[in-house]
Amino acid sequence: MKLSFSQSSISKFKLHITGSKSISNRYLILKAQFPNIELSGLSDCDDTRVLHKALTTLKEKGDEIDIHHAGTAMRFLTAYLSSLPNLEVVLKGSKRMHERPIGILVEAMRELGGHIKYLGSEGFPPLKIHGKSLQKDKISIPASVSSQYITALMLIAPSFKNGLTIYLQSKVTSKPYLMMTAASLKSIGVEVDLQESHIQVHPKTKIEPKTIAVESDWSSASYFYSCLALMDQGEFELSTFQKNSLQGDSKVAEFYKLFGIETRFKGDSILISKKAGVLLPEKIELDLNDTPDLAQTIAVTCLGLNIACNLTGLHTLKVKETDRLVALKTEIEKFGAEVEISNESLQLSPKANLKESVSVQTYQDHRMAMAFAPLAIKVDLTILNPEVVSKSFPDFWEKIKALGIQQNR
Ligand SMILES: O=C(O)C1=C[C@@H](OP(=O)(O)O)[C@@H](O)[C@H](O)C1
Ligand SMILES: C=C(OP(=O)(O)O)C(=O)O
Repeated sequence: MKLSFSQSSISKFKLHITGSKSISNRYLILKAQFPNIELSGLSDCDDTRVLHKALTTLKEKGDEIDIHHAGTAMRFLTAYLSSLPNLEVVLKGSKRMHERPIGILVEAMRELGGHIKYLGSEGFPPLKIHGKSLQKDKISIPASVSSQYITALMLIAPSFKNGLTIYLQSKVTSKPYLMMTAASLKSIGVEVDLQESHIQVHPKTKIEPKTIAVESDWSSASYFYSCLALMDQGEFELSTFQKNSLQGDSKVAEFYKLFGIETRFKGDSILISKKAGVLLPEKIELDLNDTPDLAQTIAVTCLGLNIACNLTGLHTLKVKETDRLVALKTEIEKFGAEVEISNESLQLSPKANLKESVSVQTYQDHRMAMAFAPLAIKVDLTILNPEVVSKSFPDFWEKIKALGIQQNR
């Protein structure tokens, strides 16, 4: 899809963004255990739809569940299904999902008494799961590969007779996602104690009826921060967001101050604004260990603004929808800039005049498409396989069209 930009005469835009996929998927697993949770504002993205479908059409025996590209669905279901006695299912995903590691979680489930078999390569999906009643109350788990393994355990822990204490080995990655899980559990009345070295989740068999309104997705909002950063000036109103967000990616508001963007809250919306002529830094340095999903957005904003960047804390990027470090290097360099990557960092040496009419490969990764799209504000480009955005943000293209980004198939 070819993208170009025609400056719109409207300088103020109002957009609603779909629900957070991370919050949606946590509450779907909780609702499966506590049906008196009512949910509103669930994400309409693929990752939430596949999880919802799996949970609402679950059969006891012979079921085969395909969660496509959804990492959270794969990890959360591995734990949840293992904890349902008498269940026998195959859990599989896309080709890429079968390359994303799950051994740490499978080991933990086995230690807790779960029965899981690998149907392909050792340590990777697809899995054959025989549900069991899980009894232990303690487990140790490496925490530096994916926080989703730990969230998966936390979400089923209330059903354990004595709850579960999870000891965290090695440096914790994506920690705000664990805080989100703890907050989700607490919101329905489960007691959780989250410490540096361990997390204790107390048992719970019944909860009071509860209605949860899912906040919009801050990771999705990041692409509008990037659009505004690449425009001369403007103001966007994005809904629905709250000041004390459960989402770590709300940090985007702080990060984009570096690019001259101010964020204000107005009721349940955020107003993000940029004035003409703001002074920009020559270089930025950020540790994104807590917010890995913002890495692509920030790297491309820097590319468009001719700002050098040194992004660290990126060691999980190589096991996401694609190897995002290699994908970023390959695609950014097509525009004429230089990128150096290590196992956990990316350094961008920018280029003043970007190459025109580049075709950006998206590698089945929604965030590659959405991170590069705002660059159309600076230079015409083509995004290959634009439909990948539906993983987290199905109406992304309609929404950025409203800002003046023209699209030709
Ligand atoms: O728990 C979650 O909802 C998520 C955790 C993060 O993954 P890792 O913990 O694997 O970094 C994040 O990248 C992903 O998009 C969603
Ligand atoms: C990494 C992501 O998702 P998941 O791991 O849930 O597939 C993402 O949305 O950027």
